Amino acid sequence: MAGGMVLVVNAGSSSIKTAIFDADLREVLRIDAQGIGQTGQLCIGSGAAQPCALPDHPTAFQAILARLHQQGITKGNLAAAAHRVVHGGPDLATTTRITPAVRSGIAEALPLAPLHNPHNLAAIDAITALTPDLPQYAAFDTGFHRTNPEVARRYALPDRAETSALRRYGFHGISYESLVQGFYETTGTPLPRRLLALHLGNGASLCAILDGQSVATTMGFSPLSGLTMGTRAGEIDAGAVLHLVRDLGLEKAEHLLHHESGLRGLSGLTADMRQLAETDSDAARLARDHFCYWITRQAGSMIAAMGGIDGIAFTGGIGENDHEVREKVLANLSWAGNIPNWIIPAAEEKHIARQALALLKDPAHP
Ligand SMILES: Nc1ncnc2c1ncn2[C@@H]1O[C@H](COP(=O)(O)OP(=O)(O)O)[C@@H](O)[C@H]1O
Ligand SMILES: CC(=O)OP(=O)(O)O
Ligand SMILES: [Mg+2]
Repeated sequence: MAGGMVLVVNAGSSSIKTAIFDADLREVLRIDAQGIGQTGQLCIGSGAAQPCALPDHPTAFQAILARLHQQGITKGNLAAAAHRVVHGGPDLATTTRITPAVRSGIAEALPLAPLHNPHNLAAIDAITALTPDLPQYAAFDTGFHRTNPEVARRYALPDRAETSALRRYGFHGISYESLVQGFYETTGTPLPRRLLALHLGNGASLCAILDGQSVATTMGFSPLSGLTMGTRAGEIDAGAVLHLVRDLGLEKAEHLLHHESGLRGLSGLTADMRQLAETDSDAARLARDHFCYWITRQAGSMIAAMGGIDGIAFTGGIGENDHEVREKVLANLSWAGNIPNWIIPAAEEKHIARQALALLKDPAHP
């Protein structure tokens, strides 16, 4: 293996996707851990998924590090590591070198994204322990949504110290930004002026993209809100949350909303959409119907925020692979006319590598 390469780590709620890029942004190796805590699979390069016991993210990351080593990736090959970080709190939104202050900011945002930030931070710390001098960069899922207007970003709360961080940040921004930038290359079509983008994975959201900029998105203060997700409830009345906290206490309420709800809660079976598609039961059907129904309802809100719609782009594990979900959503949105639609493979890792390489070469960046 040559030197000067970038290791990108994208820890999602059910997956850790890692890729190595050379200095010309060519992907030279990919190792993905999928179905963490569920079906557990490791994929190396374009090889078939191999079943692998992956009960949690730390086990999955150690398995990936061991495979990277076997494939000849050592600290001597690497010029940098770069991470997808889901929540940077109120202050961190642009891609940056991870300094002790940036690490603290990511740590402070841990409770805001409990399915993500702990794994993002653990990967940063594991790489620091292995190779303390390697420059590491963080790209944030929130950055792309900073163009949302104030009326979209503000909750209707009083302007006080205790509410100042309570904003609709929005997430999956790295995925949406790379979708916009790579749209023409992927589809051969110019970017539609009013594009509804659907990132449907274990976490799921919609984004209203007007002239290439995010103007509205379904996730808010944390990645818990918006659509029905693998294990997350999505949109829920704050009154119901308060009721749960009063009834169960904070910890159990938090666990219920983040880990036991969504497709898992509705089906009583699994958070894995592929498994649900193969299951013949009323509860599995309800879970899939709920997922599609709420995409449709919230898509109406996104379309209104753009003043209409010229195109639809599907991405993420479900968006790319589940044709029944895509067909149902498109049928439900047929009231808006015959809208062109595309499947665009999520390319978060390449986008992060591009930004990290640019900063690495920038003498003005620390
Ligand atoms: N062929 C498929 N059919 C239906 N669902 C699929 C398929 N392949 C992957 N998925 C679903 O995609 C989801 C994972 O999406 P992904 O974007 O990889 O997750 P994450 O949000 O953790 O990054 C799971 O629900 C998985 O079952
Ligand atoms: C923000 C989020 O929900 O990410 P993921 O889909 O990777 O879980
Ligand atoms: Mg993801």
